[in-house]
Amino acid sequence: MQPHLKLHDGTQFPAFGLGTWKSKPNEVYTAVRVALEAGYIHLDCAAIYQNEDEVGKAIADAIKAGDTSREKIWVTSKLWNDSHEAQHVESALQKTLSDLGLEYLDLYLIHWPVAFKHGVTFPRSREEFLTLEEAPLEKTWEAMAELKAKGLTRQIGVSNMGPERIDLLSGVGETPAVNQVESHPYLPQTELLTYCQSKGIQLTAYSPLGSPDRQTRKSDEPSLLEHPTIKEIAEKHGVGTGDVLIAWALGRGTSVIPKSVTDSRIRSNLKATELKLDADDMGAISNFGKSYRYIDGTFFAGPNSPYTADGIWA
Ligand SMILES: NC(=O)C1=CN([C@@H]2O[C@H](COP(=O)(O)OP(=O)(O)OC[C@H]3O[C@@H](n4cnc5c(N)ncnc54)[C@H](OP(=O)(O)O)[C@@H]3O)[C@@H](O)[C@H]2O)C=CC1
Ligand SMILES: CC(C)=CCC/C(C)=C/CC/C(C)=C/C=O
Repeated sequence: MQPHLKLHDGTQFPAFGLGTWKSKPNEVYTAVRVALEAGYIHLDCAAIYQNEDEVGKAIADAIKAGDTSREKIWVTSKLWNDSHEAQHVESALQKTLSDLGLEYLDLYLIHWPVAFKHGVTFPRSREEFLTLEEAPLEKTWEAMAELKAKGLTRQIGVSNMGPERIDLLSGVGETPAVNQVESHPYLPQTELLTYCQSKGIQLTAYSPLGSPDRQTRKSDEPSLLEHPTIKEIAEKHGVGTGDVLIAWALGRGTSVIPKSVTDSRIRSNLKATELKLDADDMGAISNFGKSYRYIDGTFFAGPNSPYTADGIWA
């Protein structure tokens, strides 16, 4: 039995899933087939990953092959920033459902607290953004609640949000089921985790391995997979460093969604859900004494944007 976390309405949420950002259209099909055949029950998707049609084909073929069923799997997707205005929210979800070949999602998240004009994939000028005054997150949240009421998604949640924004949304509607944020030993998000747990919100850790395949990777950024403490603990347990990072995330009560398109890693990452770290391991990993955010939000900030990188995580 894979680890699960309880959502605020009692629903069991599979705590381990497959990330699909950067999984190329010609490789994500096989990755999802391998994952579902190996026993994955949770897929993390998003419209902006531009591969949901291929993920959907893999889900359909896996069901046809008898590897899984719709009821057994948990599929998350995310509303992109150009569809925050209430009139665009349902059509964005319908496109995702059509691409994924599904009748409903298990979880739909507001991807970022940043808004673009409708049809803008990535803004090139100030005019292509909308401010949060022009596209209030509360209105988007109300539209998300309507999707749930219509049965198009079983749960709704947020991503890349701090307590201030979560409180704002909870004040106009239901509390988000999940907040998906970057989290790993360099960015443990301890305060945010405590806050989320106090509200019954589950925290999903994205980029748990340090997202080393990003195009925007900096040459001097620290490596989690090569960190000496992680290596030492991996050697002690006779596993890989990725396994230790996955077990650490699960051990502190978050869900975790490592991405891989490599057959052996897809399988070993799933096996890592069985690895139990002891208190010394957990303590050593939680005391890195260094902070680093890989997904720093600068792609939405700067002189041509109404947003600042620091303001995103309020
Ligand atoms: N809500 C949001 O804004 C965001 C959500 N996400 C979600 O989180 C997921 C995971 O984060 P992501 O940024 O992709 O990065 P990860 O931290 O999951 O790292 C992925 C990289 O690690 C490699 N890898 C996978 N497993 C292992 C292993 N066991 N040992 C060594 N290397 C390994 C992969 O290689 P290979 O594929 O070649 O095997 C890939 O290069 C995303 O795919 C996406 O679904 C991510 C960022 C933002
Ligand atoms: C414009 C395209 C095709 C991709 C952009 C991907 C990107 C840099 C998104 C920024 C937000 C992000 C890191 C999302 C991850 O979930």
